[in-house]
Amino acid sequence: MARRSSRSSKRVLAADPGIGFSLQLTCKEKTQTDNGDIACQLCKLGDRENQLLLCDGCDRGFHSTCLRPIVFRIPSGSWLCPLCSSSHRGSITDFPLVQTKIIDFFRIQRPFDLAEGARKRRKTNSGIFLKKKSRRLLAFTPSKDPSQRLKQMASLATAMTNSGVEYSDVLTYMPGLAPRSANDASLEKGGMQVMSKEDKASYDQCKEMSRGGACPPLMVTFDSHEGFVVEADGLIKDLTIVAEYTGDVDYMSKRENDDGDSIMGLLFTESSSNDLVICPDKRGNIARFVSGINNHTREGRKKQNLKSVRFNINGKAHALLIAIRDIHKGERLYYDYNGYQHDYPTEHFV
Ligand SMILES: C[S@@+](CC[C@H](N)C(=O)[O-])C[C@H]1O[C@@H](n2cnc3c(N)ncnc32)[C@H](O)[C@@H]1O
Repeated sequence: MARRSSRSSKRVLAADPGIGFSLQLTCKEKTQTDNGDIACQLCKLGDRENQLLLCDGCDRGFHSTCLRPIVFRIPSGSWLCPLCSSSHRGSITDFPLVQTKIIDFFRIQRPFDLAEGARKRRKTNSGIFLKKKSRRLLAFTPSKDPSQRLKQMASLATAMTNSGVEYSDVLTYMPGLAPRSANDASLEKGGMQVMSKEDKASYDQCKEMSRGGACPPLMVTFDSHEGFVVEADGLIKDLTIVAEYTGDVDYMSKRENDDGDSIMGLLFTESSSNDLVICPDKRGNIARFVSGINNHTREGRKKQNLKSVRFNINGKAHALLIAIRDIHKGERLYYDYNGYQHDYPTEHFV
């Protein structure tokens, strides 16, 4: 169990302390206050004791909110500060921009033919004009330039390999975790919205494109405050399905003390022992890198351009990230991590 300063008592929530740390930490001396208490190595202050994490390697102190990315939950194992952890010594390793390696990483079987997809889309979308007001969901539109798509996929592969996450664009049911049968959307308290036939066609189209390597127009970059972040690399129209939130499905009750800062609610039932979550720490896709808004401030709330929405698709619960307005090239993607519950601490989010 990672330790906090013995003067602290409150639990801090969430995060991966080590990924791609980018602060310049050169002072190796342990920082202390005038009365000998351990102070934060970064801001040099000994205040906010409940946030002061102690490194298991060197015993130095760090405020969880001074670290970049911010650490929201005390890791359950030992915790090493950026000076002691290997992620500080080696910076982020770029995934090679090599087609064959990218095809292997994303397990692309039959490359999706964009021209063919567009022809198909025109046919299946023949009713879109009439249904314009029904607010149906749109499949994402991949960038036309194959070399740009390759760069987008390499950027995601960089984030995934540096975070130790294997690519998966579907919900995974692993032995020892919740079985597939536990994901029964009809158990949702109050009922879960059933995806319409038209929206399902858009959803299926997204899945087919992803299987063929025609990814959404997104680029993953590293930000010193937020860690890996996702940015639009082309126009994303309002109501576009940007990504499905994927990862291992597990019972929420088994994950209450999990260190993961990316756990997403999937099913909320009458009996909390049947509630499910998606855990993208081992397997997942681009959705797990999308930033959250600070929902304590007006400025933070204004950043939201996606919404996470759960649907009953063929009897199973799924969580999708959907554009809630047009998103322009270069804009960072944000949604409210507290969409369903209100226990994700975002007051320190930028
Ligand atoms: C779901 S993960 C997002 C991916 C994460 N940035 C990464 O590198 O793995 C949530 C974590 O990202 C960081 N994060 C997300 N949104 C943020 C924001 N608006 N400000 C600061 N940190 C943020 C926090 O460290 C948070 O615990």
